Amino acid sequence: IQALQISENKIIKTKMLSRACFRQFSASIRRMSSTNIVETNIDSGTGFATVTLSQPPVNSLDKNLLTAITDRFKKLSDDSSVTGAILTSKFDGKVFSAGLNIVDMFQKSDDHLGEFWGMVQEWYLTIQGFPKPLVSAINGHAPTGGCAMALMSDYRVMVEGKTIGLNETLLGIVAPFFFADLMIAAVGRRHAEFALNNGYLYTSDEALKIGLVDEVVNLDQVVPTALKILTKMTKTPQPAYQVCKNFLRKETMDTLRNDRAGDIAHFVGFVQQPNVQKAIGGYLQALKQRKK
Ligand SMILES: CCCCC/C=C\C/C=C\CC/C=C/CC(=O)SCCNC(=O)CCNC(=O)[C@H](O)C(C)(C)COP(=O)(O)OP(=O)(O)OC[C@H]1O[C@@H](n2cnc3c(N)ncnc32)[C@H](O)[C@@H]1OP(=O)(O)O
Repeated sequence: IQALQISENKIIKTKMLSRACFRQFSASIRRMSSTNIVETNIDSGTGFATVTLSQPPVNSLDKNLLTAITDRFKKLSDDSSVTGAILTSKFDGKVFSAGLNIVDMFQKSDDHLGEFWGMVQEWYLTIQGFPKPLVSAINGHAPTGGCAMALMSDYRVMVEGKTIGLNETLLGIVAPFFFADLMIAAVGRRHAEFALNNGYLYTSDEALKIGLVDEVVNLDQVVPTALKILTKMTKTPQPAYQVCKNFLRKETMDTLRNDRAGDIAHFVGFVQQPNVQKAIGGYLQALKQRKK
C-alpha cells in the first residue's frame, strides 16, 4: 500500500510539473492570430517575433502573401511588447522566397497589374519602414523579390549553398528603383550595377564577399545566429535606433510615397509591352518545364 501511495504521489507530482511547464511555455511563446501563410510567434520573455512565410510551394509573393506580410508587420510595429523580429521561411533548406508571383504579371488587365503593384509598394514601404530591428534568416534561395525582401531587413544571415540576387533582367524585366536602391545601400554602386545589369545570382559565399549578406552558416545555425544578432541589436537604445534607421532609409521611401500613382503607371506601361509579356511568358514556361 505504501509503495502504491508513493508511486501515486510521484504521478501527481509529475502531472503538476508538466502542467507548470506547459503554463510556462505557453506564457513565453505567444502565437499571434496568424494566417496560415504567415505564421508568427512572439517570445514574451524577449519580445522577439518570428515571422515565418509559409505559402507553398515557394513563397512566391502573390496578392494574398503580400497583403498577409504587410498586415503582419504593421501589427508588429504597433505592438509595444514586440522588441524586434526575425523573418524566415517554412521551406528551410529550399526556398526563402521566389520573389514576386510571375503569374500576376502575365496576361493580366491594367487594373489587375495596378492593384498588384500597389500591394508591392505597400509591402516595401511597410517592411523597409519597420521601426524595430529586423533580421532575415535566409534559409533557402532568395531570387529577385525574395532578395529585395531580405535587403529590407537590418541584418542577413544566410544558409550555405543557396543563391540570392536581383536577377530580374534575366526574365526580361527590370528591378524597380526601390529594389535597386536596396542593393546599392548594401553593396555599393559598383557591385549593384554589375548585379542588376547582368541579373547575377550570387551563391551564399559570393554574396558574403560583396556584403549582400552578413553571415553564412549551416542550416541549423541560421535561426539561432539570427536570434543572437537580434539580441545584440535590441540592446541599442531603441529611440536612437529607430530615428537613425528612419533617416537613413527615408529618401528612397519618400520618392516612392510622393508618386505612387506615377510608379504604378510606369510599372503597368512597362509590363504590358508585347516584348516584355513575351519574355515573361517564355520564362514562366521554362520554369514549369525545368522539372520535366
Ligand atoms: C526603364 C524602364 C524601367 C521600368 C521599371 C518599372 C517597373 C518595374 C517592372 C517590373 C518589375 C517587376 C519586378 C519583379 C521582381 C520579381 O520578384 S519577379 C519574380 C521572379 N522570380 C524568379 O525568377 C524565381 C523563379 N523561381 C525559381 O527560380 C525557383 O522556383 C526557385 C525559387 C529557385 C525554387 O526552385 P524549386 O526547384 O524548389 O521549385 P520550382 O522551380 O519547381 O517551383 C515550384 C513551383 O512554383 C512555381 N514558381 C516558382 N517561382 C515562381 C514565381 N516567382 N512566381 C510564380 N510561380 C513560381 C514554379 O513554376 C513551380 O510551379 P509548378 O510547375 O506548377 O509546380
